[in-house]
Order: sequence, then C-alpha cells, then structure tokens
Amino acid sequence: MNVQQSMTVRGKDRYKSGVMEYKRMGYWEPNYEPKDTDVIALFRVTPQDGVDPTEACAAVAGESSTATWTVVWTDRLTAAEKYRAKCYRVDPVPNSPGSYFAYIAYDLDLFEPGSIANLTASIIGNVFGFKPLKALRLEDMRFPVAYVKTFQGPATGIVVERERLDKFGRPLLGATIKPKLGLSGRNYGRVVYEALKGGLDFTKDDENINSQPFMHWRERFLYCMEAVNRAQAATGEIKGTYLNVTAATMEDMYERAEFARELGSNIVMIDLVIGYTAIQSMAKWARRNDMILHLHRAGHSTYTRQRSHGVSFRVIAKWMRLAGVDHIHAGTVVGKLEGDPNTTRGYYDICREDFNPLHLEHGVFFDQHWASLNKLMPVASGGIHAGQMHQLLDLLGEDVVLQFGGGTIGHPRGIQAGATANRVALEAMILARNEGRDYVHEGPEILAKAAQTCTPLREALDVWKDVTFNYESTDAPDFVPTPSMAV
Ligand SMILES: O=C(COP(=O)(O)O)[C@H](O)[C@H](O)COP(=O)(O)O
Ligand SMILES: [Mg+2]
Repeated sequence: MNVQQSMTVRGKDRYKSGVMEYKRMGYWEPNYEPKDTDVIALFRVTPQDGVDPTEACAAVAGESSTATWTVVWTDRLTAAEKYRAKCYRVDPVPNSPGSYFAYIAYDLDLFEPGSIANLTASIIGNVFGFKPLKALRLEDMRFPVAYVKTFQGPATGIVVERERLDKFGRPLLGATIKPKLGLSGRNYGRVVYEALKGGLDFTKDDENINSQPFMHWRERFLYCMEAVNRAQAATGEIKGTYLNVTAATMEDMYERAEFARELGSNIVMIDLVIGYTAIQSMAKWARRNDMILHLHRAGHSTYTRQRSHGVSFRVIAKWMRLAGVDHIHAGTVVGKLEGDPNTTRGYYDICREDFNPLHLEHGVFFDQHWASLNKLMPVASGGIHAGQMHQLLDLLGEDVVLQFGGGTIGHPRGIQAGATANRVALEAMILARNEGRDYVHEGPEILAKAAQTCTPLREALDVWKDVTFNYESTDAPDFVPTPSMAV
C-alpha cells in the first residue's frame, strides 16, 4: 500500500529551517532491515481522518525517538541517521479500516541499560498524545538479547520459588483476603490462618490494602505472620502470605519489606501503580533479601483493555519480566475479568518460556529470546472457583498460582472448608491428568467423584456450579492473522 522507497530528503535541503513531513525527515525507511541489536516496537496506529497513514506511522517513529515538529539544525551535531527510529513497515490492520500496524526499529544506543523508565519514556512518552492520531496502541515489542542482559530479571524465578516452597508438579493455590477493606488485624490474620490451614499455599493482601486507619501495616504483618507460622506448624507445609508493601514512598516500602523479612515472610507484594522505577528497586531488594516478589497489576486495565488505544498487557508482561518481579497477575480466561483465551496464552508464554517464537494467534508478533532471565510465575486471579479446576489446568498449565478469593472465603461452611475444596479439586485433577485421563472432558465427573468423599468440595460445587462469566472480550484481536503478517 505504501510507496516502498525511502522519501528521506538528503543533502543540504534536509536541514533547511521549517516544517518537513516526518516521512521526509528519515523516520520512514521501507528498505531498512532491522538489526539483531535493534529494539522493535509494533504499534497499531489510527490516524485522524485525512492524515496520510505512512506519515502518521513515521511521526510515531519520530516522536518516540529524536524528532520534534520542525527541522532542527542541531541534528547535525549528532549521528542523526543512527538515532532516528525507523518505521520500516506499515500494514493495514485486517478487517479494521483506518488502522495500520507500524513496525518501528530503534537503535540500542537510544536506551539506557537496565531501565524500564528510560525505555518507556521514549516508547510511550509523548507519542500517545500526538494530535494527528485518533488512537495508538503499543501491541508488542522485541528486545535484543544484548538489551535483555542488562536487566536483572525475576528476583527468584519459578524454579527457585518451587524449591523454597518444596512444592512441585501442580499449580500453587492462593486466596485474596476479602473483604478487601475494613478488617482489623486480628480478624484478617484469622482469615489467613484458616485459608492456609485448609490447604492453600498462599494468601494475599488485596491491591488496596496498605496502611489504613482500620488496620495499620505493622498490625497486618504481625497477625499475618502469626497465621503463617501456625498454619505451617499445623500442616507441616511451607506457607506464605503476600504482604503488600505498596506505600507512598520508597523509604516506606523498604521499611515495610524489611519488617516482613524480619518476621520471616518468604514473599512480599507490590502493585503496578507504584511505577516502573519503584518496581525495579523492589526487585533488586527482593534478590538481595531472598524474597519472592509478587506483582498485582492494579490499574493496568485503564490502558490495556481497548484494541485501538493504550498498551497491550503482553508488553507490560515483557517489561515486568525484565524489571524483575516473580509473580504477575496475567488473567484467568474463565473468571470475572477480561481474558481472551489465545491472548492470555500469549501472556503466559511470555512469563514462562526461555524463548517465545512468533505466534500471531496468541498475539505474539516477534521471536523473543529471554537470555536465561528467570521465569516469571503467572497468577490467575479474579472470580474463579473449584468447579473450573479442569479448565484452569488445561488453559493455564502447571506453573501458575490459582487464586480463589471469594471462591475460598465465600464457601458456605467457612474459609477452611473453602480452601479444602480447592485443594482437593486440584489434587484430584492432577491425579487424573497424571493417570493419563482426558481430564478436560471428564472434569465435572472427576470433581463429582472427589466430592463424594469431600463434603467441602461437594458444597463448593453446589453453590457455584452455575457461575460463569461469558462476555465478549474487548481485547481479543478483531482480525485473523495472515501468514504475510509474520515478520
Ligand atoms: O481481588 C482480586 C480477585 O478476587 P476474587 O478471587 O475474589 O475474584 C484481584 O485483585 C483480581 O484478581 C485482580 O485481577 P487480575 O488478576 O486480572 O489482575
Ligand atoms: Mg483485588
């Protein structure tokens, strides 16, 4: 669709004062072959009516690298050709008139090593507010190995997490304490104890539990760790509770994390809303202190959910693997929150594989080597219950934390019973899978059989059997990938 030759103005005309189209300033280079060492970003660009698509895509390259709206002679003091990001390919988005995929290559030297803040200041810095665009979405990114190697990656990783917990061969089980807000420290600790004693591996503070008047953070930490210790003693298993250290300042977060460590916690938690630099700081702290770092993606849906504008969660997942968290909420598919199966599968692969091959059906547009960065444990959380165990295992695999908040605490016979129902459902499903049974199709039967000797499971299945969340996905691709889209 595009003029397939460079339109870059060369010679002395290039630096004459005045406004020049971005595609003529050198930000559209259709013959450019991206180097192995380039960072690549794929944007979905929706230009305003009447704006030439190639110019809009070139502008995205320009505004996310070196350009401003007019020619500046000071470009000549730099290696401008190298530092200019180059849009090298523009494809119309299939079935979506007016939208274009823009592939943009950035020289590695544009980025400070090991800094998500610096990366994002370019890639999502100014450009999302650029007036000639109606909408802009960052769909995917590819990072060269040399760049990946400048990041710490997950502080602990899946392998070491399992070794520390001494739990193998099955998903881990967790629960978010409910109600999210209002419990006193003592009552909160009681919920933690019962959930862990009933059979869960982890409990979790919710995203908005920090240090409110009804329960200051030290109170929460003290009661939660008492609960963990008692549950460990009662069950002989290692247990954990994600103590949310999210706070207003880094100093406060370090203070809270250090107190969690002093009390013997094996895990702390942060929210995505603390920002990339704070996340990287906490990842380094977690590595130094032998702590697992759980990330709740609080806030992400404000910019990940719409197909045409924002940042895809697959990109956030990549940034977070680089940044160095150990757990990341990545969707449930069957639960209450957004999650198209194929797209979610792509997020899980980004967290757990050494190498992600291009897989358009899963929304993965590039090969990505992870250069031995640790693997990141995805967390499935939000409106799930024991009756979905076969689907969860099938869709999400084994290296995942399945978190049932309401699906534990809302059990008719209480929290311990809710936890037991989930643990028994999981163990029954793992046994069936290991015996080679077709557990996906026989799932309901397998659960019913286990429920014959487990009253809590029977009650859980009875109370939640009809609960499903079948809504149309807002994030699933609205196009069918074609082979020509493979780079
Ligand atoms: O409180 C919950 C879930 O509670 P419940 O299990 O009672 O529904 C979590 O904050 C959400 O799962 C976050 O969503 P995501 O994991 O998609 O970020
Ligand atoms: Mg929550």
